Amino acid sequence: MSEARETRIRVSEIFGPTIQGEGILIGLPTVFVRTGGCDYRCFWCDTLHAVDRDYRDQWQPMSVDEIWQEVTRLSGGKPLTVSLSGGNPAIQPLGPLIARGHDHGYSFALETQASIAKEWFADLDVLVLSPKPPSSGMATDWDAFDDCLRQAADRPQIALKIVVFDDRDYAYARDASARYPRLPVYLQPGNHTPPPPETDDAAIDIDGILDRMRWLVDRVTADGWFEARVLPQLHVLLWGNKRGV
Ligand SMILES: C[S@@+](CC[C@H](N)C(=O)[O-])C[C@H]1O[C@@H](n2cnc3c(N)ncnc32)[C@H](O)[C@@H]1O
Ligand SMILES: Nc1nc2[nH]cc(C(=O)O)c2c(=O)[nH]1
Ligand code: SF4
Ligand SMILES: [Mg+2]
Repeated sequence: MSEARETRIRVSEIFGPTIQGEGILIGLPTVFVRTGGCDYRCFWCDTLHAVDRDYRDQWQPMSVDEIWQEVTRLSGGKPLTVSLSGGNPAIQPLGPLIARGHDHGYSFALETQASIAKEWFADLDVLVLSPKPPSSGMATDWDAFDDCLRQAADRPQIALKIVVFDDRDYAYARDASARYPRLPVYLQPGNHTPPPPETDDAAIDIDGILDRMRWLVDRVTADGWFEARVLPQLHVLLWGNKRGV
């Protein structure tokens, strides 16, 4: 049996095409493969249905064939970018899925908090490292972050994406960016009204998010931090807390 046939990946949901709503690939048509399970539990996580073990009966162990069938069905067989997110997708054995997609001309981006490094990071087209600021309640292991960079081995395009809620988060983002001056840095205002996992279309305070984004723009410009890019979660502006978009 080939490696791809044996591999089982724990999947929470597969959806799209939609647009990538965040960071370096914002606006790009994308199919999302969201894996189930995370080694973190951020206070404000907007995807708890892929994190909280109470929802694990909704996570399916799927073969590469099964996932690939769904990705090709959703994309009509036309190559596009597949975003691997979660939960922490780095927990899952995603190498064979990436190899399968590349054989068919698809590209792969990965979203991770950079707490777990895998050798298949070098096979990605884009690696988004999103270390978590103090407001998340999580502590960053910078050795693990460095391992992620080592495994990527300068092959994929790499970007830093940091959620900012407050002054402490902003200071964290500046420190993180100063540590890795070669990485392009994307700042995104936190959504303080993330959806509860059992609801797929919960109320949202867009005005509050936009206020925070204006504050963030003011900080960045006043500080002369001219390398930072400030972006909203575009899908959140368009569809609120809706799931699967
Ligand atoms: C749901 S996470 C999944 C991937 C990975 N676990 C991570 O955190 O990078 C995808 C992105 O959403 C961001 N995110 C999660 N909750 C958020 C919130 N309430 N407001 C803004 N961004 C959020 C994360 O920081 C991350 O960049
Ligand atoms: N449109 C859209 N863009 C996204 N960018 C990152 C997402 C994620 O949850 O990982 C996400 C998502 O769930 N939807
Ligand atoms: S690391 Fe990502 S998926 Fe995990 S709890 Fe934090 S935001 Fe949610
Ligand atoms: Mg999301």
